[in-house]
Amino acid sequence: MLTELAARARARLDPAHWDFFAGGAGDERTLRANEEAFQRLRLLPRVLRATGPRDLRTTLFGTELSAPLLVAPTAFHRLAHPDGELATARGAAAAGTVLVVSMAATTPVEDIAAAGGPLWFQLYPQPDLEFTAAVVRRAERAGCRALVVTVDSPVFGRRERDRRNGFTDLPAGLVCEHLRDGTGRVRDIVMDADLGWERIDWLRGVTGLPIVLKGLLHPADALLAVEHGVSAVLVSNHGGRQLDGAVATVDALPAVVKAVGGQVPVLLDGGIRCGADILAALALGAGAVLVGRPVLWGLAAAGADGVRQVLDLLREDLDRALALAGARRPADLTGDLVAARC
Ligand SMILES: Cc1cc2nc3c(=O)[nH]c(=O)nc-3n(C[C@H](O)[C@H](O)[C@H](O)COP(=O)(O)O)c2cc1C
Ligand SMILES: O=C(O)C(=O)c1ccccc1
Repeated sequence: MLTELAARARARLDPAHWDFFAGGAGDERTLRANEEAFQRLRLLPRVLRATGPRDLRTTLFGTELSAPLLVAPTAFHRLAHPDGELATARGAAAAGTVLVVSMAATTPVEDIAAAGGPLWFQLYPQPDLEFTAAVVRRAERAGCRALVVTVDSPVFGRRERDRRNGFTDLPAGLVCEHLRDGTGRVRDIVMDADLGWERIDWLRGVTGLPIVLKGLLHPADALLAVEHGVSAVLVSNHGGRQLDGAVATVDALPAVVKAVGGQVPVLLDGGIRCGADILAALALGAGAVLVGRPVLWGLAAAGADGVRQVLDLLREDLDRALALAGARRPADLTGDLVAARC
């Protein structure tokens, strides 16, 4: 189903834009590894115990989601569909889940909020602290319920497909709306190599929103994140778009879960393509997962409706996988249900 939607998206998109969305860094080893790591997992289901109704609902920072599944922040939705992030937000709201709005969105967060669904905001902290604080306040005022701070991007990953296609800029008429400053000028987005832990401490002083640290893989960093007072960590390699050669996220998950020791939720993204992938991530200790590209394929293929279809499909597939594995709720899933790697 998702592969069919991806094919429809590919047929509709400008090939350079398809490459931008689909591609990864370097030789795309990590991009492939994320999906392959899930495909190597084998499950060990339980039987005759999960009687009664199933319930996928999951609460994060006081927001109830229809399933432990959120929409990952991705840039430039108006390249995928004319309705852009507005369509994504409508689809996510219809599916009962959170959209994480990208700092590189092509629609202002205030307009996205008008779709009515719950939003979180993803921040690339900029070296200009005053500007960064203003963006955070803007997200707060628009009603975003958490701040997702991306920390895996001190520099842009090297994206060979974009180089080959000469894809460097948005077409005329589209801009990163959250990079506008007071004068209406649109700044260039900066990947800040001077971003350090002290900036996380600073951000905690700037906002009362829960902070989710996005893009860590090493258990030592997860522990530091907890020590610096973050509200959740998001195990991510940016969908294979930053350090090519980085470990697949589901392979990094168990050590992070162990290091965090239940102090804050551990979220994961990268390579989630079906219900069994979600089930495996939850069984290995994730509190919820995020999906990036599948949502973009839904958006490109059929706008808000396509986004909703993708999210509904994944939720229904998780529901079926839960039943087949002998679980009623995400909380029933335990590590022993993941049997082996092959
Ligand atoms: C086209 C594209 C754009 C992305 N833009 C952002 C972004 O603006 N900010 C960010 O933190 N992550 C960004 N990401 C990374 C995603 O949030 C997420 O980590 C990744 O897509 C998950 O992998 P998946 O696509 O296999 O689900 C982007 C990913 C893609 C594919
Ligand atoms: O984060 C990304 O992967 C990404 O593609 C991007 C592109 C432009 C601006 C910011 C992020």
